[in-house]
Amino acid sequence: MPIEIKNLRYTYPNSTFSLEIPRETFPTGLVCLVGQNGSGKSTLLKLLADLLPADGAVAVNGQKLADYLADRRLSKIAYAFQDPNDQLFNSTVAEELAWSMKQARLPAAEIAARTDKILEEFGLSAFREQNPYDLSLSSKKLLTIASALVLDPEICLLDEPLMSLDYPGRQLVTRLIRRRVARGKSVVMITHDMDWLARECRQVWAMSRGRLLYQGPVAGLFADQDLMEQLGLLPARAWQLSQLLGLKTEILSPDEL
Ligand SMILES: Nc1ncnc2c1ncn2[C@@H]1O[C@H](COP(=O)(O)OP(=O)(O)OP(=O)(O)O)[C@@H](O)[C@H]1O
Repeated sequence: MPIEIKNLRYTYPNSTFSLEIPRETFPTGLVCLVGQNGSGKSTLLKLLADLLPADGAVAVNGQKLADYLADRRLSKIAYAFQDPNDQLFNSTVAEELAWSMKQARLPAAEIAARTDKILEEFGLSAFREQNPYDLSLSSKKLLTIASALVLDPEICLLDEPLMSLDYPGRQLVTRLIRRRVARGKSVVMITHDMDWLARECRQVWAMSRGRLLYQGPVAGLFADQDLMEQLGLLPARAWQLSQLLGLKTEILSPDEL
């Protein structure tokens, strides 16, 4: 589902940072946001989720964001915070998952069934009655993502969903993102992991100092050395290796070497 941005501007109170994006459209599917710390990625994601009061407009599927969200908001756009402690607020893991379903007024039996299913899928069943704050950071992180996905929203905004996860956790989240994209849903996510980006993502948006400097294929970004330097990014390791070996084709992942 395309997200259109028009004259989006935001400045934090008492801060010199400002975000400014004149006119852009996020394509449907998976889009990754990359850039150095402090470049404005989380701010943009929060603006897309209507969590900050912006000047300008965000439209989804041709509808103003506020109008689009007015009806059953949580089933349309979901957001998972970078820091789970900013998101989790219920007294048990099961209640945390049920919260958005209750807001969406799902029947109790369906809430119970979906809670069981998603706890199982995320390997969190054993923590069902625990306080989310007592979980490890990786389990908290998985819980924030599970909570964002539980209503199967059209658009999922994920702030560094791979952060703090071990290999199986990363595999799980990667599989879920792939599955959502294959079903025609949109995912906008932030990542610092260039290997993951190169392997999994076709469309990347790169930010610096609150401005968008690149939107397009990952190979196009990696190939622009001046821009990569300006953005403070290193290409994926497979790409670097292929450059060292003098290979002519664009290599994005180890499988292609
Ligand atoms: N609540 C706030 N009040 C004031 N300034 C803020 C606030 N939140 C973020 N900033 C500032 O806005 C700028 C952009 O921050 P943002 O978190 O969007 O960057 P980011 O690209 O997501 O960084 P990271 O990769 O470290 O998560 C930074 O300079 C940050 O210090």
